[in-house]
This record gives sequence, structure tokens and C-alpha cells, in this order.
Amino acid sequence: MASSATFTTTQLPKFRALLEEWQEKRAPATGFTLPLSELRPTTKDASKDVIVAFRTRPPLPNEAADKFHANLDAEDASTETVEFCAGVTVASAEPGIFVAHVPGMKWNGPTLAHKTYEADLAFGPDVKNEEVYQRTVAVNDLLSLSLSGGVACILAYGQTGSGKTYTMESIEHHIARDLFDVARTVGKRFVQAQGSETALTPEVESGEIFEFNVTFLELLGKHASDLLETTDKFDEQGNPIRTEIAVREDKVGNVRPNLISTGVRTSDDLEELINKALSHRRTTATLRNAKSSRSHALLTITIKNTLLPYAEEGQLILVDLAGSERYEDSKEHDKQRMEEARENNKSLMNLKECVRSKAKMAAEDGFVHIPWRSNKLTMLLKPIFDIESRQPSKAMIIAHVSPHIQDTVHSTNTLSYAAPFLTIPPKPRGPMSYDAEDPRTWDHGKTVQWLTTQFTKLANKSRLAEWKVKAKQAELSGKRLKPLGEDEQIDIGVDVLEICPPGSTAKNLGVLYTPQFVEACLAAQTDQKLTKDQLKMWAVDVIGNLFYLILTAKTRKRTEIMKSRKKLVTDDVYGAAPRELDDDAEIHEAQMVLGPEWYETIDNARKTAKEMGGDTHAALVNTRAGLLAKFRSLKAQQEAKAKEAVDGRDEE
Ligand SMILES: Nc1ncnc2c1ncn2[C@@H]1O[C@H](COP(=O)(O)OP(=O)(O)OP(=O)(O)O)[C@@H](O)[C@H]1O
Repeated sequence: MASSATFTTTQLPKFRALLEEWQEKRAPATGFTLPLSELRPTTKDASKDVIVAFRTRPPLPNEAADKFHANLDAEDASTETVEFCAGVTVASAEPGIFVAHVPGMKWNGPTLAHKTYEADLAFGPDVKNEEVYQRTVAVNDLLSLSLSGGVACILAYGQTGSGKTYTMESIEHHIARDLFDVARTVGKRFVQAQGSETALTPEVESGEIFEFNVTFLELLGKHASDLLETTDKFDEQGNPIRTEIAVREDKVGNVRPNLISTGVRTSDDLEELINKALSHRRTTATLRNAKSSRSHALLTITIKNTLLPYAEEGQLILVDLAGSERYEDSKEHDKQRMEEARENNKSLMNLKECVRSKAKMAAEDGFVHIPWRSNKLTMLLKPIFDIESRQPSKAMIIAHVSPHIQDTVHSTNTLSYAAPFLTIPPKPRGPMSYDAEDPRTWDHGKTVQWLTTQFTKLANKSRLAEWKVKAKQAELSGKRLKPLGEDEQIDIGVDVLEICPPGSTAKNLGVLYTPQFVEACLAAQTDQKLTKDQLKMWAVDVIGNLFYLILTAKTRKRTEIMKSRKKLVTDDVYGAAPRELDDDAEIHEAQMVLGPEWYETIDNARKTAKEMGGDTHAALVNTRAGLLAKFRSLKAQQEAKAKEAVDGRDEE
């Protein structure tokens, strides 16, 4: 089977002419909403849980000649040179719109279809790394989120060689540059909110209240290892042998692999550590005799607020995903690499399912099952996907595509992988009806009443504890302390109306980060006898209870909704039951193997059904089943060949 890239290359002049024709007619591209100099975190929609960006890179010098010479069988292939022909065009930078130019073939010659894909942002080949960082990480305030006990995750996805590592390494270095400055600003504000009671060491005074720890994990196929572990042992294939790391939930539900965790205090420390881990990854890739990275790499920075030791730690998770390989590119692989490629595809499909469900949940305020336990990659991203997690989180996906038309089939896969995260229209939501057990439905009065009860309970508890100590002392000196009066007026130590001013409700408080709520409580303190530490502890307790109530209400409603959905599915009213994940992975793989044939055959079958007045859905289902059968047979042949090759090598 001639590869689609070779086919496109041989027809390149015709595709270039078709592209020029399209370019002449198209509307001019639109740019970003704001220039870089006017970007501020406040200019973004803070409620978005998943942000999607597309990026394409420029063609590299000599790349076309190296990669796509027209006649692969020519005796002196190096003399062949091929000019560049774009496979994608940026139609709009914000919202992001990429047009993919899909080559095809009809009876009257080559055709070029133009497919549109949408994201939040689209970065063309001229956009530099600094701008990508500013428009993704900086403007969405991901550093502040992780410094406030939340989880921020940035994922780079795309075909091998499309520029993932280029983007991620630059983001990592920019984060190393900025993280400590942002931490000082956030830290100083927090220290000021605490007033004079914090022990003002020079570090605390300058806002250095955070502890940072870094881990670096590599996931190759099913095997996890620690990229910070130095090794001088290698297996037969040249793979460095590192300790296998278990990825599983512990008794309390955390997924904390046993990795080397290194504390960092400055930008230079972090920079040095990132360089070390990246060099290990590069060496590993080279030793495996692969130019590309076949593994997922997860750099995690855990951030602890030392002035809030009982609150959740924040996390910044940076993921450079393995290159999604075309099946036809992996034909020559040995058994182990085929297995890795299959595992990678599976984990990428599972990740897609999780991100899509998360985006859907945010859009609908509904309750969707997120299958994060199905795979090690998504297990490692548990704080992002577990709906029972109390930490606020944000995921940023940067989908990368090659600029070449020879890669368009793969580019459309990448773009269609990322695009559905956005396409779910938010459900119109009326006001939720009052539910005493769901804080999201409370009005201002009910919220103030609840907060007052909470602080009263805590004040009572500490009054009782104090009384017990005094009573013991009195007893020792032969006296009896007067019992506590039941209806004595209790000073709760804070002005609840300042924490929740008119117009604000429990729903507004529920979206605050824990440190923000603590700051609000410290600012509302009325009883100066109450120590700041005690008030901080109360505040963490109260906001924790509020999160818990919201979570319980969500979970309760989720169970109800899941039950009713199940019923709808069995009653066959809701349409087809959700597709099996494995099915989805297989379809994705089949699209890669069959390339344009997949899309064209389905398009033609649908058109024919429409023209004949037939059932287009049935035509789609039947044609897809036929294509899948063809793919399975091709795959079986490939596997048999690979097995033969491996057996042959073993015999030698
Ligand atoms: N935006 C860009 N501008 C200039 N050069 C780029 C850009 N993006 C990527 N490159 C270059 O393209 C080549 C491939 O990029 P990179 O290694 O980041 O790809 P990748 O998607 O991580 O590939 P793999 O999956 O194989 O690791 C590199 O030489 C890189 O320097």
C-alpha cells in the first residue's frame, strides 16, 4: 500500500495549485483579541476548566527534502527536492481556527478538501515561545492557581516531530523564570493578611512562604520510571534500566508514585533540575535509537504553603505526551515497539475520554463518568480528573500539528482529538431550586446563617476546651469552676457579613481557593484575642465543610442522573449507549492506517445514501464496519510479518 505521504508528494505541484486557488478566495485571517502588552490574567474567562490551543511550527531547513522526497525508490533519492506545501492554515488566532488541507484523489485527478477545526487559541508558525507562554500559562494565571492549593496541568499533544517538546521545554523554562516571583507576590499578600502575628523571619517577610518539590516521571508503554534516577545499567536494546515505579492509589486514594522528590528554592535550582531531567530523557531517547520521544514525561512541581500546613498542596503538572505515531510509520517496529505504540495510543485515547468528560461536566454542570482509573497516565493526573477532588483545577491542552501537507491526515486526527473539548454547547441553566443540603442553591441570608453556625460551633468548641483546662487547674487547687452558661452570648471572632457581603452567596464562596477564603476571614477578624493561627484553622475547617457539602450534593445528584441516564439508554430513547473506549482507540488507529481512504469512503457512502434517499446513519455504520474489517486484516498481516521478523532474528 503506497503511503499517503508518498502519494501526496508525487502530486505536490497539483496540490500547491489547488491550495493557491483556495488562498486567493479565502477571507483574511483574524488575529488575537488583545495585543501582548494588554494581556492581564483578569482578561480571561476564569470559569473555563479546559483550555485548548493549536500550534503549528515552521518547516525546518531541508526538512522537506529529507522527509518527503518524491520517489522513495529512486536510486539517488538525495537529489530529489520537494518544495513546501502547507497542510494547515490559521484562519483565526482567537478563537483559534485552523483549516486543514486534506489531499484526496477522484477519477478526474487530485482534490483538496478544507476542514475547519476550532479551539480557544491558534498559534501559527511565526508565533514565538514567549508569546505562547504569555497567552496560555500567564494569562490564565496557572501559577497563582497552583500557589493557591489548586492543580494546573499543561499537556502537549501531537504527531512525532510536530513541536511538542519545543513548546513544553520552553514553558518549563519560563515557569522556572517566573514561578518564584509570582510566589513572592502571592506570599507577601498572604503574610500581610495575617497581620503582625506571623513570625516575621526575613524569608516570610519577603513572601517566601512556599516549599517547592519536583518529580519527573517517564511512562513508556506500561512502564513507569523515575527520570531523576541516574543509572549505568542498560538492557539488550540499549534502554537504561531504572527501578520500575508502581502507579496505584494508596489507602486514602492518593496516587503518589515513589519518586525522587527534590526540593528547590530558586529559579536557578529549578532550571538546573529541569535540565537534568530533560537531558536524561534525551539520552534515553537516543539510546533507544529513536529520534523521537516514545514516552510520556510528567514533570510535577508540588507547592506547599508553610503558613497553611493543613491545607491541600498545589500542583503544577507539565506533560509532554508521547508522539502519536501513524500505524504505517510503525510498520517496521519490533514487537516491543509495536506494543509500546499500542499502549501509547490506548493511553492517549483514554486521556481524550477523560478530558472530554471533564469539559462536558464543566459545560453542563452535569455529572459525567470520568474513566481516569483505566490507565496509568490518567491515574497520574487524578487531581485533574477525579470529581471528588476538593482542589480547583485547570487543564491546558496544546495540540501540535506538522506544517506539511504530507502530514495532513495525521494533523486532522490531532485536531479532531482536541476539538471536541470545546464543541459541547453549555446547557442553558435556570436558577437551581432551593435545596437545604446543596450550598449552591443558598441565598445570601441562608449562607450567612450557615457561616455563623459554623463559626459558633468552632468558637464553642474552643471555649469548651479552654474551660476544661481551667477546670482541671481549679480542681487541682481544690476549687470548682462555674459551669459554662448554655445561653451565654458567644463572640465568634469574625464579622460574617464581611466574609459574605450582601449579594454574595455560598456558591461564590465555593469557587474561592482555600487561601483566599482564609485571607477573607483574617480580614474580617473582630476579636483580637483570637490568635491568627486559630482563625486560620477555623477558616480551613469552614471552607472544607462547604466544599464537602457541595461535593456531596454533586455526588448525590450525579447518582440520580446516572440512574436516569441508564434507564434512558436501556429504554433506547437516549440513542446509542456510549461507545466502548477500545472501539474508539481502534477507530483512531484505523483512521491513521487507512488515511484519506477512511474519510473518502465514508463521505461517498453517506452522499450516495443521501442521494438515494436512504438512511445515512446506517450507511455510516456499515461503511465503518467494512473499513474496520479491512484495517483488522491489514493489522493481522503486519503483526504476522513482524512476528516472522522477530522469530527470524531469534533463530539467527
Ligand atoms: N515553533 C517552532 N519554531 C521553530 N522550530 C521548531 C518549532 N517547533 C518545533 N521546532 C523544531 O522542530 C523539530 C521537532 O520538534 P520537537 O522535537 O519539539 O517535536 P516533538 O513533537 O516533541 O517530537 P517527538 O514526539 O518526536 O519528540 C525540532 O528540531 C524543533 O527544534
